Amino acid sequence: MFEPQTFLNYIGGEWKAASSNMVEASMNPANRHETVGYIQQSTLDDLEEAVGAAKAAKMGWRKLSGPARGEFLFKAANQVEQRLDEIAEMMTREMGKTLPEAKGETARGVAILRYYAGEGMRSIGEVIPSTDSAALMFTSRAPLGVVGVITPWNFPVAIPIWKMAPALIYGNTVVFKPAQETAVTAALIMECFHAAGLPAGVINMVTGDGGLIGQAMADHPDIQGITFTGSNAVGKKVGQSALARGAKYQLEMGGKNPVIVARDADLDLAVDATISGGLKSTGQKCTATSRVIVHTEIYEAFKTKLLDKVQNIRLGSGLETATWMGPLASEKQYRTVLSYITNGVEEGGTLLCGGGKGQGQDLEAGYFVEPTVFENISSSMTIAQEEIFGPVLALMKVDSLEEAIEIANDVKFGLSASIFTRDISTMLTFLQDIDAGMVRINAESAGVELQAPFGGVKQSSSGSREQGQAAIDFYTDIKTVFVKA
Ligand SMILES: NC(=O)C1=CN([C@@H]2O[C@H](COP(=O)(O)OP(=O)(O)OC[C@H]3O[C@@H](n4cnc5c(N)ncnc54)[C@H](OP(=O)(O)O)[C@@H]3O)[C@@H](O)[C@H]2O)C=CC1
Ligand SMILES: O=C(O)CCC(=O)C(=O)O
Repeated sequence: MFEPQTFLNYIGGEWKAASSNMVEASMNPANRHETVGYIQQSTLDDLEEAVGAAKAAKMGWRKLSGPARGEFLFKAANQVEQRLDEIAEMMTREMGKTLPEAKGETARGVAILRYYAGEGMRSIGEVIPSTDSAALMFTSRAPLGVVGVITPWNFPVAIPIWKMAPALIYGNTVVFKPAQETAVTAALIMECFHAAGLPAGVINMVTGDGGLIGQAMADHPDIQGITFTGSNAVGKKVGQSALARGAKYQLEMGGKNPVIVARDADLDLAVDATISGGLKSTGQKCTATSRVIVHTEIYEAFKTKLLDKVQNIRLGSGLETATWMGPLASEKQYRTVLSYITNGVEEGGTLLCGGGKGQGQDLEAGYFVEPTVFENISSSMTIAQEEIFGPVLALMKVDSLEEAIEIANDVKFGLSASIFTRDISTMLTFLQDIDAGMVRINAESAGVELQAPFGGVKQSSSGSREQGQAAIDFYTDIKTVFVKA
């Protein structure tokens, strides 16, 4: 029998109840009657305390050497690795993705921590020849100070870690506000940082309402940088608030990612990648495939193969081994996705499969939506334009590569895009003409590698990149140094 526990805020190296004395239940989206844990409903006083602790710890942390900071991250990685099964199971219970996906994500968290631990030993600047031959000119990097980390629920381990690990290694202290939907999983990650022995105040977590705590972080004069992943509506507000007070900000937001299936594509490969990219994590990835743009000549063959597989997808609790696709993460997400499906039908799309609530007794208590495929979708329709964040694929038929790219680019987003083709000139045209930060050839639109830059163009991102060595650009400022004896 699963016993829900109460999780506290983490401030100044201590576990603390919110000053409101109020907690919120975090629910299992596969069974809305099951409480996963209780998390704090923090107030602005709690945030103030956390920012104060991060500010007080700033100078001591910054003065440690990079390798010394790296040691703490290696220890945190070991902690997460030791508790991998427990953390992954909690993630599945709290957010709904299947256990293998949750384990993969937690393992990714371990690898990200180790990658950035190693960054503590790598170069942070370059020597530049001065016009004065007696001088030494070089660049160095300085941390921003206190960094605010605001994260969503869809990757409750990987996203917080890929923001906090580079923030820490480059010498910043952190105030972290996870999404309420997955704050229990976030608390387990904080336990790992605590066990790694980071100095008090270097990392802090405050859970609570995004409109209150998240917004106050964006507005806070003692937070020098804000990194955010989530919706465009909130991201814009966070960016505007940070800009208004001269703080640095980094926003990773939505996607409306296309896969183009060219007439010479390996159809089996393209079908598997469309399903994996579009429906894994129940379509709740910013990199998820949403529009499937298929050449007329192979359209029917592709459609038949796709439907054959999608119709056999097994829904259920992510904790069960037979399950391929879990529930949506929350009631809000469930209602949003069902309303997009209704809208797709109303605007003239044809439902090829799915479109409804998950059927069956074991699905009744959860936020299950059937894997859904539409056809007869034109680019102006709402479901071809807006991020659905659910298990919905829209098939679109085209007569040429040029038309496919035009449709692919005809959205406000530009995160990830993929093409299936064997032809090198088709690949090159796609590479050059597609508006996307992540361009993938013969590979699904989702999936990122932690050592490579990640981010989008247009309204998918604020322009900066996360992960890999690109992270240093956000988490530090360049200092250009000129020395003359
Ligand atoms: N790019 C991506 O990876 C993601 C995209 N999305 C998109 O956003 C849609 C809605 O999801 P939702 O969870 O509501 O996303 P939000 O953008 O509301 O949430 C993301 C994070 O921001 C916090 N937040 C909410 N309001 C504010 C605010 N005013 N200032 C600062 N922080 C705030 C949230 O807190 P809390 O929720 O705890 O109150 C959460 O921690 C999805 O359907 C999807 O389209 C969502 C998640 C991830
Ligand atoms: O595709 C991935 O693995 C990462 C996706 C992501 O960053 C997101 O959905 O927020």
